[in-house]
Amino acid sequence: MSRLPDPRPFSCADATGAVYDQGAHVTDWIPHGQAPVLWLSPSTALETGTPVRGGVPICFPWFADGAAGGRAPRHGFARTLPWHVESRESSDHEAVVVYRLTDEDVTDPVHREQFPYRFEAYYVVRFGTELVLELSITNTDDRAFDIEEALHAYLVVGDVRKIRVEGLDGAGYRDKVLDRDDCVQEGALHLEGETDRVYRSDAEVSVVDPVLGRVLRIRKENSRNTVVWNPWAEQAAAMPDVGADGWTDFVCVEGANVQAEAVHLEPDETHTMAYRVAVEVTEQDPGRSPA
Ligand SMILES: O=P(O)(O)OC[C@H]1O[C@@H](O)[C@H](O)[C@@H](O)[C@@H]1O
Repeated sequence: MSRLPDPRPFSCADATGAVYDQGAHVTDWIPHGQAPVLWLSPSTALETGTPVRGGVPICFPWFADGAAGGRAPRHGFARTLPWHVESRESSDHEAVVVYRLTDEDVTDPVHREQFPYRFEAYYVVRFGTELVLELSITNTDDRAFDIEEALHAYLVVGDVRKIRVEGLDGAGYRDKVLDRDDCVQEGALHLEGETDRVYRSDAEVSVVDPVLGRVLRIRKENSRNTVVWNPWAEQAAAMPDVGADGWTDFVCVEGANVQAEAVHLEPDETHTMAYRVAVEVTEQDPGRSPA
Protein backbone atom coordinates (compact mmCIF):
# COMPACT_ATOMS: atom_id res chain seq x y z
CA MET A 1 0.00 0.00 0.00
CA SER A 2 1.20 3.49 -0.72
CA ARG A 3 -0.18 6.90 0.07
CA LEU A 4 -2.76 8.20 -2.40
CA PRO A 5 -1.55 11.06 -4.57
CA ASP A 6 -3.32 14.31 -3.71
CA PRO A 7 -6.72 14.89 -5.28
CA ARG A 8 -7.01 17.07 -8.38
CA PRO A 9 -8.22 20.57 -7.53
CA PHE A 10 -10.90 22.30 -9.63
CA SER A 11 -12.14 25.86 -9.53
CA CYS A 12 -14.26 28.38 -11.37
CA ALA A 13 -15.93 31.60 -10.26
CA ASP A 14 -18.89 29.68 -8.85
CA ALA A 15 -17.26 26.79 -7.00
CA THR A 16 -14.23 24.77 -6.04
CA GLY A 17 -13.90 21.00 -5.93
CA ALA A 18 -11.51 18.07 -5.67
CA VAL A 19 -11.37 14.56 -7.14
CA TYR A 20 -9.07 11.61 -6.48
CA ASP A 21 -8.26 9.60 -9.62
CA GLN A 22 -8.70 6.48 -7.49
CA GLY A 23 -12.38 5.70 -7.85
CA ALA A 24 -12.91 9.05 -9.68
CA HIS A 25 -13.77 9.95 -6.13
CA VAL A 26 -15.13 13.47 -5.63
CA THR A 27 -14.20 14.57 -2.11
CA ASP A 28 -14.98 18.27 -2.10
CA TRP A 29 -17.47 20.73 -3.57
CA ILE A 30 -17.86 24.23 -2.18
CA PRO A 31 -20.21 26.52 -4.06
CA HIS A 32 -18.90 30.10 -3.87
CA GLY A 33 -19.78 31.76 -0.56
CA GLN A 34 -21.14 28.54 0.99
CA ALA A 35 -19.85 26.01 3.50
CA PRO A 36 -18.55 22.62 2.22
CA VAL A 37 -21.29 20.24 1.09
CA LEU A 38 -19.44 16.91 0.97
CA TRP A 39 -18.28 15.27 4.18
CA LEU A 40 -14.81 13.72 4.24
CA SER A 41 -13.82 11.80 7.31
CA PRO A 42 -10.79 13.31 9.07
CA SER A 43 -9.74 9.75 9.89
CA THR A 44 -10.14 8.20 6.44
CA ALA A 45 -7.25 6.11 5.18
CA LEU A 46 -5.67 7.75 2.14
CA GLU A 47 -3.98 4.67 0.76
CA THR A 48 -4.06 3.10 -2.67
CA GLY A 49 -6.60 0.32 -2.83
CA THR A 50 -8.48 1.40 0.32
CA PRO A 51 -11.89 3.09 -0.03
CA VAL A 52 -11.93 6.75 0.97
CA ARG A 53 -14.57 7.44 3.64
CA GLY A 54 -16.62 10.40 2.53
CA GLY A 55 -17.14 12.44 -0.64
CA VAL A 56 -18.94 10.50 -3.35
CA PRO A 57 -17.73 6.91 -3.76
CA ILE A 58 -18.86 5.24 -6.99
CA CYS A 59 -20.36 1.82 -6.35
CA PHE A 60 -20.16 -0.32 -9.52
CA PRO A 61 -20.69 -2.95 -10.94
CA TRP A 62 -22.37 -4.13 -7.77
CA PHE A 63 -23.68 -2.55 -4.59
CA ALA A 64 -22.88 -3.84 -1.09
CA ASP A 65 -22.16 -7.54 -1.72
CA GLY A 66 -24.28 -7.69 -4.88
CA ALA A 67 -27.94 -8.43 -5.62
CA ALA A 68 -27.40 -12.16 -5.06
CA GLY A 69 -24.82 -11.65 -2.26
CA GLY A 70 -21.31 -13.04 -1.94
CA ARG A 71 -19.44 -10.49 -4.05
CA ALA A 72 -16.31 -8.62 -2.91
CA PRO A 73 -14.95 -6.04 -2.59
CA ARG A 74 -17.94 -4.40 -1.03
CA HIS A 75 -19.64 -1.90 -3.39
CA GLY A 76 -17.69 -3.15 -6.41
CA PHE A 77 -14.20 -2.69 -7.76
CA ALA A 78 -14.74 0.72 -9.40
CA ARG A 79 -14.39 2.70 -6.17
CA THR A 80 -10.78 1.65 -5.60
CA LEU A 81 -9.48 1.38 -9.17
CA PRO A 82 -7.62 4.31 -10.72
CA TRP A 83 -9.84 5.97 -13.36
CA HIS A 84 -8.36 7.88 -16.33
CA VAL A 85 -8.90 11.56 -16.96
CA GLU A 86 -10.29 11.94 -20.48
CA SER A 87 -10.69 15.70 -20.45
CA ARG A 88 -10.97 18.69 -18.16
CA GLU A 89 -12.09 22.21 -18.92
CA SER A 90 -13.38 25.21 -17.06
CA SER A 91 -15.35 28.32 -17.81
CA ASP A 92 -16.46 31.11 -15.47
CA HIS A 93 -19.35 29.11 -14.14
CA GLU A 94 -18.30 25.50 -14.34
CA ALA A 95 -15.25 23.26 -13.97
CA VAL A 96 -15.75 19.91 -15.67
CA VAL A 97 -13.75 16.70 -15.59
CA VAL A 98 -14.49 13.51 -17.49
CA TYR A 99 -13.17 10.16 -16.25
CA ARG A 100 -13.16 6.80 -18.02
CA LEU A 101 -12.82 3.20 -16.82
CA THR A 102 -13.10 0.00 -18.86
CA ASP A 103 -12.83 -3.73 -18.25
CA GLU A 104 -9.15 -3.46 -19.30
CA ASP A 105 -8.51 -1.62 -16.03
CA VAL A 106 -9.82 -4.60 -14.05
CA THR A 107 -6.69 -6.68 -13.58
CA ASP A 108 -7.53 -8.66 -10.44
CA PRO A 109 -8.56 -12.15 -11.63
CA VAL A 110 -11.10 -12.50 -8.81
CA HIS A 111 -12.79 -9.25 -9.82
CA ARG A 112 -12.78 -10.28 -13.47
CA GLU A 113 -14.31 -13.61 -12.54
CA GLN A 114 -17.12 -11.88 -10.68
CA PHE A 115 -17.87 -9.54 -13.57
CA PRO A 116 -16.50 -11.22 -16.72
CA TYR A 117 -17.82 -8.65 -19.20
CA ARG A 118 -16.45 -5.89 -21.37
CA PHE A 119 -17.74 -2.45 -20.42
CA GLU A 120 -16.90 1.21 -20.80
CA ALA A 121 -17.77 3.71 -18.06
CA TYR A 122 -17.67 7.49 -18.32
CA TYR A 123 -18.10 9.76 -15.32
CA VAL A 124 -18.69 13.46 -15.85
CA VAL A 125 -18.29 15.77 -12.84
CA ARG A 126 -19.45 19.40 -13.07
CA PHE A 127 -18.53 21.80 -10.29
CA GLY A 128 -20.65 24.95 -10.39
CA THR A 129 -23.51 26.41 -8.39
CA GLU A 130 -24.78 22.84 -8.68
CA LEU A 131 -22.70 19.68 -8.36
CA VAL A 132 -23.66 17.45 -11.29
CA LEU A 133 -22.48 13.84 -11.49
CA GLU A 134 -23.26 11.65 -14.51
CA LEU A 135 -22.26 7.99 -14.65
CA SER A 136 -22.66 6.28 -18.04
CA ILE A 137 -22.10 2.57 -18.51
CA THR A 138 -21.95 0.97 -21.96
CA ASN A 139 -22.08 -2.74 -22.56
CA THR A 140 -19.19 -3.32 -25.00
CA ASP A 141 -19.50 -7.11 -24.68
CA ASP A 142 -21.42 -9.41 -26.98
CA ARG A 143 -23.50 -10.75 -24.08
CA ALA A 144 -26.12 -8.95 -22.01
CA PHE A 145 -25.40 -8.26 -18.32
CA ASP A 146 -26.92 -6.65 -15.23
CA ILE A 147 -25.22 -3.98 -13.18
CA GLU A 148 -25.85 -2.28 -9.87
CA GLU A 149 -24.62 1.27 -9.34
CA ALA A 150 -24.71 4.00 -6.71
CA LEU A 151 -23.33 7.50 -6.27
CA HIS A 152 -22.86 7.21 -2.53
CA ALA A 153 -22.81 10.89 -1.54
CA TYR A 154 -21.83 11.81 2.02
CA LEU A 155 -23.54 15.15 2.71
CA VAL A 156 -22.41 17.47 5.51
CA VAL A 157 -25.14 18.21 8.05
CA GLY A 158 -25.04 20.22 11.28
CA ASP A 159 -26.36 17.29 13.30
CA VAL A 160 -27.88 14.20 11.66
CA ARG A 161 -30.29 13.88 14.62
CA LYS A 162 -31.85 17.24 13.75
CA ILE A 163 -32.30 17.05 9.98
CA ARG A 164 -35.31 15.84 8.05
CA VAL A 165 -35.24 14.21 4.65
CA GLU A 166 -38.22 15.22 2.54
CA GLY A 167 -39.48 13.82 -0.75
CA LEU A 168 -39.76 10.13 0.13
CA ASP A 169 -43.29 10.20 1.59
CA GLY A 170 -45.22 7.15 0.34
CA ALA A 171 -42.15 5.43 -1.13
CA GLY A 172 -41.65 1.71 -0.49
CA TYR A 173 -38.28 0.70 0.86
CA ARG A 174 -36.09 -2.12 2.01
CA ASP A 175 -34.93 -1.57 5.58
CA LYS A 176 -31.55 -3.30 5.81
CA VAL A 177 -31.37 -2.76 9.57
CA LEU A 178 -34.70 -4.52 10.18
CA ASP A 179 -34.15 -6.89 7.23
CA ARG A 180 -37.60 -6.04 5.87
CA ASP A 181 -38.53 -5.33 2.29
CA ASP A 182 -42.11 -4.16 2.73
CA CYS A 183 -41.70 -0.82 4.51
CA VAL A 184 -43.41 2.38 3.38
CA GLN A 185 -42.20 5.87 4.30
CA GLU A 186 -44.77 8.03 6.04
CA GLY A 187 -44.06 11.75 5.96
CA ALA A 188 -40.57 13.16 6.22
CA LEU A 189 -37.72 10.94 7.40
CA HIS A 190 -36.23 11.88 10.77
CA LEU A 191 -33.22 9.69 11.49
CA GLU A 192 -33.39 8.29 15.00
CA GLY A 193 -30.91 5.42 14.98
CA GLU A 194 -28.86 3.33 12.59
CA THR A 195 -30.45 3.91 9.20
CA ASP A 196 -29.82 1.84 6.09
CA ARG A 197 -32.70 2.04 3.63
CA VAL A 198 -33.06 1.41 -0.07
CA TYR A 199 -36.06 3.48 -1.21
CA ARG A 200 -37.80 2.65 -4.47
CA SER A 201 -38.07 6.26 -5.55
CA ASP A 202 -36.69 8.56 -8.24
CA ALA A 203 -38.22 11.69 -6.69
CA GLU A 204 -36.39 14.88 -5.74
CA VAL A 205 -35.16 14.72 -2.15
CA SER A 206 -34.40 17.61 0.20
CA VAL A 207 -32.19 17.45 3.26
CA VAL A 208 -33.54 20.17 5.54
CA ASP A 209 -30.83 21.25 7.98
CA PRO A 210 -31.92 23.75 10.62
CA VAL A 211 -28.51 23.72 12.32
CA LEU A 212 -26.55 24.84 9.25
CA GLY A 213 -29.52 26.85 8.00
CA ARG A 214 -29.69 25.30 4.57
CA VAL A 215 -31.52 22.81 2.42
CA LEU A 216 -29.65 20.45 0.11
CA ARG A 217 -31.80 19.68 -2.94
CA ILE A 218 -31.01 16.43 -4.69
CA ARG A 219 -32.36 15.68 -8.14
CA LYS A 220 -31.71 12.42 -9.94
CA GLU A 221 -32.16 11.06 -13.44
CA ASN A 222 -32.47 7.36 -14.31
CA SER A 223 -31.99 6.47 -10.67
CA ARG A 224 -34.82 4.30 -9.38
CA ASN A 225 -33.44 4.02 -5.85
CA THR A 226 -32.49 6.49 -3.18
CA VAL A 227 -30.36 4.98 -0.43
CA VAL A 228 -30.25 6.72 2.96
CA TRP A 229 -27.53 5.63 5.35
CA ASN A 230 -26.02 6.66 8.66
CA PRO A 231 -24.31 4.13 10.95
CA TRP A 232 -25.23 5.92 14.22
CA ALA A 233 -23.15 5.84 17.38
CA GLU A 234 -22.53 2.17 18.04
CA GLN A 235 -21.70 1.10 14.47
CA ALA A 236 -19.62 4.23 13.91
CA ALA A 237 -17.51 3.54 16.99
CA ALA A 238 -16.53 0.24 15.38
CA MET A 239 -15.53 1.98 12.11
CA PRO A 240 -12.11 3.61 12.59
CA ASP A 241 -12.59 5.72 9.45
CA VAL A 242 -15.83 7.24 10.79
CA GLY A 243 -14.96 7.45 14.46
CA ALA A 244 -16.94 7.97 17.61
CA ASP A 245 -17.79 11.60 16.81
CA GLY A 246 -17.93 11.74 13.01
CA TRP A 247 -21.32 10.09 12.47
CA THR A 248 -23.37 13.12 13.55
CA ASP A 249 -21.81 15.27 10.82
CA PHE A 250 -23.14 13.52 7.71
CA VAL A 251 -25.99 11.73 6.05
CA CYS A 252 -25.60 9.61 2.94
CA VAL A 253 -28.32 10.20 0.36
CA GLU A 254 -27.38 8.10 -2.63
CA GLY A 255 -28.63 7.95 -6.19
CA ALA A 256 -28.74 4.28 -7.12
CA ASN A 257 -30.07 1.38 -9.17
CA VAL A 258 -29.66 -1.71 -7.03
CA GLN A 259 -31.22 -5.06 -6.09
CA ALA A 260 -34.53 -5.46 -8.00
CA GLU A 261 -33.82 -2.15 -9.77
CA ALA A 262 -30.45 -3.33 -11.16
CA VAL A 263 -29.92 -2.19 -14.76
CA HIS A 264 -30.04 -4.73 -17.59
CA LEU A 265 -27.80 -3.81 -20.53
CA GLU A 266 -27.90 -5.49 -23.91
CA PRO A 267 -24.75 -5.36 -26.08
CA ASP A 268 -24.04 -1.76 -27.22
CA GLU A 269 -26.61 -0.37 -24.82
CA THR A 270 -25.71 2.60 -22.56
CA HIS A 271 -27.29 3.66 -19.31
CA THR A 272 -26.68 7.09 -17.77
CA MET A 273 -27.59 7.97 -14.21
CA ALA A 274 -27.32 11.57 -13.00
CA TYR A 275 -27.19 13.01 -9.48
CA ARG A 276 -27.39 16.77 -8.83
CA VAL A 277 -27.07 18.71 -5.60
CA ALA A 278 -27.87 22.37 -5.05
CA VAL A 279 -27.77 24.43 -1.85
CA GLU A 280 -30.56 26.71 -0.69
CA VAL A 281 -29.75 28.95 2.27
CA THR A 282 -32.49 29.20 4.89
CA GLU A 283 -32.84 30.75 8.32
CA GLN A 284 -30.85 29.05 11.04
CA ASP A 285 -33.08 27.85 13.82
CA PRO A 286 -32.06 30.16 16.69
CA GLY A 287 -32.78 27.42 19.22
CA ARG A 288 -30.26 25.09 17.60
CA SER A 289 -26.57 25.71 17.67
CA PRO A 290 -24.10 23.68 15.60
CA ALA A 291 -23.02 20.45 17.33
O1 LIG B 1 -18.54 0.74 4.67
P1 LIG B 1 -18.92 0.85 3.23
O2 LIG B 1 -18.51 -0.33 2.40
O3 LIG B 1 -18.40 2.12 2.62
O4 LIG B 1 -20.49 0.91 3.16
C1 LIG B 1 -21.18 1.87 3.87
C2 LIG B 1 -22.69 1.67 3.75
O5 LIG B 1 -23.08 1.99 2.44
C3 LIG B 1 -24.50 2.00 2.27
O6 LIG B 1 -24.80 2.42 0.98
C4 LIG B 1 -25.03 0.63 2.48
O7 LIG B 1 -26.44 0.61 2.30
C5 LIG B 1 -24.67 0.20 3.88
O8 LIG B 1 -25.14 -1.11 4.11
C6 LIG B 1 -23.16 0.29 4.09
O9 LIG B 1 -22.85 -0.03 5.42
